[in-house]
Amino acid sequence: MVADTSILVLAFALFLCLILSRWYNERKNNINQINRIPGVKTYPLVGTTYMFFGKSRNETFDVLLKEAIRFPYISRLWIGPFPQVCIRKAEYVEKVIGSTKNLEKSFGYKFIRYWLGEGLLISGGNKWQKHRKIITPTFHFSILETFFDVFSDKSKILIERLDEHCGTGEPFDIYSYITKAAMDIICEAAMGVSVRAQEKGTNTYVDAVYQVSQLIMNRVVRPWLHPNFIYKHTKAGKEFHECLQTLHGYSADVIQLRKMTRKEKLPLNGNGEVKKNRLAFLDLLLEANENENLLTDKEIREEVDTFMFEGHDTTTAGITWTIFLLGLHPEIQDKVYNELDSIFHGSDRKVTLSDMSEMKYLERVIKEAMRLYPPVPIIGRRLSENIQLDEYCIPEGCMIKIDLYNLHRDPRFFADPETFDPDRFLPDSMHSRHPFAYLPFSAGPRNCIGQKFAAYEQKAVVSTILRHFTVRAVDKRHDVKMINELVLRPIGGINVTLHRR
Ligand code: HEM
Repeated sequence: MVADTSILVLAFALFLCLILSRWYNERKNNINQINRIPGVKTYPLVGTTYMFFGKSRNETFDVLLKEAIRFPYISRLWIGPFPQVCIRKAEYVEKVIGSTKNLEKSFGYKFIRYWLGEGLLISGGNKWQKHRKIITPTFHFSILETFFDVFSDKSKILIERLDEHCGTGEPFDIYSYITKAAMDIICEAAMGVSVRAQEKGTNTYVDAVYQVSQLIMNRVVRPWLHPNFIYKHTKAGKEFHECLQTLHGYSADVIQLRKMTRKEKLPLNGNGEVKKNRLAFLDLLLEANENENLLTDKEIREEVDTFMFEGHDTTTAGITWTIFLLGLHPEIQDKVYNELDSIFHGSDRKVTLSDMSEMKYLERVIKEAMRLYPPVPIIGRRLSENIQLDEYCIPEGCMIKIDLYNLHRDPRFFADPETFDPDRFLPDSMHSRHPFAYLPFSAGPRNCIGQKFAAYEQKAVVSTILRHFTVRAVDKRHDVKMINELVLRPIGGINVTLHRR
């Protein structure tokens, strides 16, 4: 009996040794593969995250810029024991996101999950597929068309707010004004709820978004803050928890408000039935919950959190960086104004869907602004299989950081990359470019679901501002410090002066 047990224990120990040695060899092999990729010196426990220690928010972004200069196209980082391969070359990016593989998000998104849950941005596998299928129709062309009144009405309020600064010669930060307009737009268009952010002073939701994004980015590069049982006892962890309560409380209120007013507000057709093609995004989610039980209450909250954040913070950045560049380039601003004048002939009428295709030059301007300042500067994936990027074999399971900011500065595709030149997006120039050289909305199956909405909103808001004001930027490009806290934002905002047309 004793002999039998000993044999069993011995067999189990041998089996364990075998598993461990296989795991060890595989890990060693993977580490060797990763370490063949150029990168800064690695130290035990912290990996390469020491680069970020003691750095201020904008210095953190500078670290990434310096890394890209030192190691163009590809480099490796170690976030503690976890390797991360950073790519900035169109051909490499195509290999990672150009197929239906590698659909899972990377490790860093884990910390966003506490805020956005298993919403579309974060989730993976069957859940992501199912939700993407349910949500895609809400961004159908016919629905987008119905949002133009919202774009116009909220832009009109924005103009009234901006008018207070007009002609004073006093610079002011336009970023906060655009943020509130973008909040009003996403809440009204997608959620069917009027939050009147522009009519109120501070917005607790917006403040909490900034704070939570900063806390998440800080946590990602500090491996000792990764375990929850440590983080929740820290000052940052407590602040994070408070922010989550504000953010989740706000989205719960939005859902509640829409539930209450939904029945009265839905437009009816001649027979008194609800017109399907006028449903807001949130209505569709609520329908999926009520009628077919396709989504739970929690899933709806997570999608509302996701779309409120993705739907306002990104477009705010896109619009404000565009205004900044136009404010620095009066000659380009004049060209945009002339185009707008040829469409609107000086009238104050609302912007419509058919105007969009007329704003060809403005479209190029916005595209070029998103090239230089991509609102989402970095995205991440987890590899579902080994891939070969030139001489480097990157093992399955590795995290890939796709650096859109530097991808957009590849001189092979964008000569003199720092120059602001909207004509890079003339059809001829675009056709001859690598399809993965410019990806502000990412690409492949997990591309931005709201990109058409965003493109229209940006054109609608920027055109309305320029129809009313001449904009001058106060600071030069090198004076404006950037932070990458999920979205690429200017520290201290964008200071401008306005003059009435
Ligand atoms: C200029 C504005 C915008 C930019 C530059 C932008 C950019 C992006 C990028 C780069 C991604 C991929 C993220 C990743 O892989 O981690 C993404 C995904 C996403 N975006 Fe946008 N976005 C913008 C506006 C919007 C708007 C207005 C909405 C909603 C109304 C939206 C909703 C989403 C969602 C839900 C995803 C996740 C899609 C999925 O994984 O299936 N975005 N966006």
